[in-house]
Amino acid sequence: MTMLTITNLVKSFGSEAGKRAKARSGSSKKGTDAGQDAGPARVFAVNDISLEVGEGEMFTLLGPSGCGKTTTLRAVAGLERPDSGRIVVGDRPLFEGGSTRHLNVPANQRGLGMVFQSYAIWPHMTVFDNVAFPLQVRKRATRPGKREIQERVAKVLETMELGHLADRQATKLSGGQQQRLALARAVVIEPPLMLLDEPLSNLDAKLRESLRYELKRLQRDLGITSIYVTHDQIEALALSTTIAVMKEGNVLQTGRPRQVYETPNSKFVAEFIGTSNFLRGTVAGREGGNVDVDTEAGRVRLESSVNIPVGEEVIAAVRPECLEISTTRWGNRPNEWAGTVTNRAFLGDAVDHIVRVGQGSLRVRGNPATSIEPGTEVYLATDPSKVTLVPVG
Ligand SMILES: Nc1ncnc2c1ncn2[C@@H]1O[C@H](COP(=O)(O)OP(=O)(O)OP(=O)(O)O)[C@@H](O)[C@H]1O
Repeated sequence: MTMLTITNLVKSFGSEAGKRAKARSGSSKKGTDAGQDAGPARVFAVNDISLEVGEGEMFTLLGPSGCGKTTTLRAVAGLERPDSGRIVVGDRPLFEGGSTRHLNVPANQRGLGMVFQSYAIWPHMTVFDNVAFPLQVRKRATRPGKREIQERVAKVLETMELGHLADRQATKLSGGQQQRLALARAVVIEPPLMLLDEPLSNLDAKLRESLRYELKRLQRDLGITSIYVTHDQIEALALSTTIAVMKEGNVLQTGRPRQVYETPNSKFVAEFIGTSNFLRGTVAGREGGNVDVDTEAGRVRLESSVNIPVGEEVIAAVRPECLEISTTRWGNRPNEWAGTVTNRAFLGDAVDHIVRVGQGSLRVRGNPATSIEPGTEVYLATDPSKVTLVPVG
């Protein structure tokens, strides 16, 4: 079942009015869009996007600063009024805009769970009261009884491993515990959809990593459909069931993490989602499901079902960890190139070698047990299935 449907969503800001609004609200948005500072032109923060999120998914909006992730999320939350489009949660329309119809359910009636970067817990309350509060303030008709509130809060605190801290003042928690408290408060209302805007970005790297896994476990155990906003590729790859990569208000590609990582549909996606080697070249021929591309590093064979004519300019992309390095020849690999190590870097759990091959330079990431002196003649190899054809442009 589809839990969230966004159709042709558009949200623009008038630059002057927008800047005043942002200044008033003290927003920390960076405003990287040059258009925003260039006079009265409108900034299309979200430019006609359509998305479908299935029930139980952890759906991530990933992209660089200013690409429209937060605006999309805020539009779903009801905190931003779109210019046009449609937002439906389950079978309940929350926003319908355009010239003919109009519907805009206020944020406090959308019943969605929200967790933002600043965890915004209530400092004067205990841990227990922070979580109980969203239930206690419900209208009488939908407010659970005292005993039920007690039970629900206790259960959620247990899930978040905060049960033993129920009576503690919220401010006397560590950063990670406060973030878990913010999550508990969002989860307790059992929302159909949870909106998470960079909820881990204020935490140090170690804590972020452990909470990332906790969040994934929690999301899976509770089965809450979540929309997660981040600019951190690793976080997106580690957490998501589906990733939508955004650029300048548009969604460029949507897919499973592995799919987006291994078969990016553009140079932007490939570069943004991880380090890659890009070999520009021209199609030299095709044979069955393979395409041969002549690049600055020599001939590269890749698997592709795309029917690209001979002579067409393309990019062959290969991830550093998909290249093998050796001081001896294999002799039987479809992609095998001789080169020279020009540089190497120890990364703790891996070693990167930069290898000059023909006129090109390739980054190879491997096991730290293999560390080869710069200046050494080496061989690189990879399978055609590990090389991706990326359109030029
Ligand atoms: N209230 C506003 N007034 C004017 N422009 C805005 C406003 N909010 C956002 N913008 C602009 O809209 C664009 C998209 O912003 P948005 O905050 O959605 O991006 P983002 O991808 O979430 O970025 P970040 O990762 O930095 O939070 C940017 O150019 C931003 O400056």
